[in-house]
Amino acid sequence: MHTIDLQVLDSRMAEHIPAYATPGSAGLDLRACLDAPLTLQPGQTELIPTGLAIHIADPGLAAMILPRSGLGHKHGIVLGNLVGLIDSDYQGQLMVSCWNRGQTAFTFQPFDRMAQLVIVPVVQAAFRQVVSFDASSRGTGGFGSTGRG
Ligand SMILES: O=c1ccn([C@H]2C[C@H](O)[C@@H](COP(=O)(O)OP(=O)(O)OP(=O)(O)O)O2)c(=O)[nH]1
Ligand SMILES: [Mg+2]
Repeated sequence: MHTIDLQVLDSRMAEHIPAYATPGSAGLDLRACLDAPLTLQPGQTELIPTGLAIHIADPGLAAMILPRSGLGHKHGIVLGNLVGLIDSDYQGQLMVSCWNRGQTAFTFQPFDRMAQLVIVPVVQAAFRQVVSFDASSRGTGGFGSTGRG
């Protein structure tokens, strides 16, 4: 288990510090830090604050914000940026871009869970410029080069 610094930017979130729901959970649910209900009309996207900031600090880690499967599948609530990437040196508020890609309006109540945060390992790489690559079995083939089905 890693320990990551967290700031409560809105005191109402002190009782909603993200925590793993089960011992095997990969995601930590992020809640909407709202003063009032917020309705997303079909097609609407809003940047919703979490009231929290984290500083991951270790460049070998990052966090990803992913949709919750129930919201995405049943209600069409996914992320406006599809996936959010939190850099290890980011110290600002965690924000969640919520997009209603569905056909009906959806209302978030204050402190509803809206997305989930996953801490992931990161490998930083430096590029070494070359004029040709050692041959590989795939070569330049991609985008369906191995066939369908
Ligand atoms: O869903 C998200 C995505 C990003 N961020 C924050 C953390 C991240 O470290 C920072 C920058 O994100 P990103 O690099 O994806 O955005 P950018 O458009 O490239 O902005 P920047 O120029 O600040 O890097 O914004 C969020 O709070 N929520
Ligand atoms: Mg960036």
